[in-house]
Amino acid sequence: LQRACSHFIINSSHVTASSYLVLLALAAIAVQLNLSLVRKYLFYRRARALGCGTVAVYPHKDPILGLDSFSEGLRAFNSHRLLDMYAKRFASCGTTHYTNTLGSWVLMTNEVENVKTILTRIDDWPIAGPRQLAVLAVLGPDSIFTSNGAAWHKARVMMRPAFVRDQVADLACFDRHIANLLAAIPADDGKTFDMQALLLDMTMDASTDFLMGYSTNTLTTAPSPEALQFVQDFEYASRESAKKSRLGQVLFMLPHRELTEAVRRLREYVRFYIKKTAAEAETKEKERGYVFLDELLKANPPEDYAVDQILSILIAGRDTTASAITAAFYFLARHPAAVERLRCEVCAPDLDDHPTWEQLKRLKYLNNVIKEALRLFSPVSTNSRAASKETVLPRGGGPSGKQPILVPKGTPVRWSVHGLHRNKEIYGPDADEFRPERWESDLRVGWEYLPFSGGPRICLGQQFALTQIAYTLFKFFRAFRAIEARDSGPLLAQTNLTASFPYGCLVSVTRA
Ligand code: HEM
Repeated sequence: LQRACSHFIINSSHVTASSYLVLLALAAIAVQLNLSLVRKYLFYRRARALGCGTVAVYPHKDPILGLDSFSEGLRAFNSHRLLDMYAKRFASCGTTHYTNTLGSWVLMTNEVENVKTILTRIDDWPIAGPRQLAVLAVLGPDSIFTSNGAAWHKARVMMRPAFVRDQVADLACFDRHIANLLAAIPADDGKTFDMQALLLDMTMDASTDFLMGYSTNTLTTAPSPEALQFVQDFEYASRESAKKSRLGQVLFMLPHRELTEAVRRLREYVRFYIKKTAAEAETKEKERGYVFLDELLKANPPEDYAVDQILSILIAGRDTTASAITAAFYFLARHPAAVERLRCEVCAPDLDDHPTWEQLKRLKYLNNVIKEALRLFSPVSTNSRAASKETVLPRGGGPSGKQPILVPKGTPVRWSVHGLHRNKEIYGPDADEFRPERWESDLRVGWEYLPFSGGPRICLGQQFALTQIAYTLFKFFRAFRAIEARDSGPLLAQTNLTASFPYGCLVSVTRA
């Protein structure tokens, strides 16, 4: 470039104003290139001084924009095999490597130590990028799900009381909705139906009931048109904002009229119940002891803030819980011996149809089935953060990948929970198999098992979800003695905000 500039100067007999501008631009590029080389050199020196190694890079055919990797990713996403693609890349490129995604470098890692560091040092690794964009349009910047630092802390403190043991141990909240689920299952034994669709209805009904004290009641014969519109808008907004977030920061800003309209209606629906709850605070006869909104309103938050947090919990808890229960049914429908063991446990003579929370917790096989389903099909199957400053991760450097690495400020990092959960070094050679019995052995896992994540931002609704899953399975297997898979083919995952079964979970059942 410098040689070209001198050639230009020496050989130009008629240098015009526009030629000067070209010259200036070339000089600016040269300075920029030099600066970036200097910055790179200084970065490598700092990395060496800290004992950090270099990180593997995906072998791009297009290292400028990474279009090769992007189109492979898009194909994998559309065929619901994105998680398998990540697994193959971790195997071939290394458990920590960089890939270029539309011009920006993303650090991919599947190293337990790295994930632990990221999840525990939350100020160095805030939520940013696609993970944040995916819900920003619906929730705004102050929600527990999109915020960091003080705003996140405030939201977390405000919501924590809703999930203390007394609240999640109140099975009454789930009773009615599980009964509606069982009633919605086709009366004829052997008839094929989609279990996932019913479970999505049930978790929406239970979540809205728990959060606002007014259920959408979609599993009943007469849900209101407003409730049905709310569910439709919720699903549309989740899908469209996840789609938008994949386009990156700039394209994310493009207007999307239908999405804006759906979000407006969603927020209006929640606002209606906030107003109703506030107006009825003194007079309403309570159906249940605890409603999240009653407690939230005691802190007197601005209305929009309350809407943000209600929708956050709905986004966090509805599809995830539905996917987790669907996964349990998916695997049980393929493992009749596990169903038999489970039925023996839930039909034990000392239990009736109304167990206590403590009794549910003591059902070992039931809880192992849930653990195993969450291992093999984690509703939050990948996760991401971005470095708020230049920082070190403990693994991924050097030829062995065991040295620490220095990560530049702003670098997005993504890890695959799905990959961690299928690590053969931890779970054994049958890591891909559904075998609840593995949890009866001396298998001890910490950061290698993260369906609910870990660290200060660990899932707030973990116990709420586990209770709902356990209670649903308990009630189902007391009422039905068999469940059979009515679809075949490999296990696929639709990977939006939450992983789900792209073609539903087709089963038939036999009453007890
Ligand atoms: C099986 C069901 C569920 C799974 C697998 C699950 C998983 C997760 C995961 C992995 C995170 C961390 C997200 C991140 O770090 O980016 C999370 C966060 C969260 N979850 Fe869950 N979740 C489930 C159900 C629920 C339920 C039922 C609720 C509430 C009713 C809930 C409320 C939350 C909240 C509020 C957060 C944000 C916590 C924070 O950032 O401080 N989750 N969940």
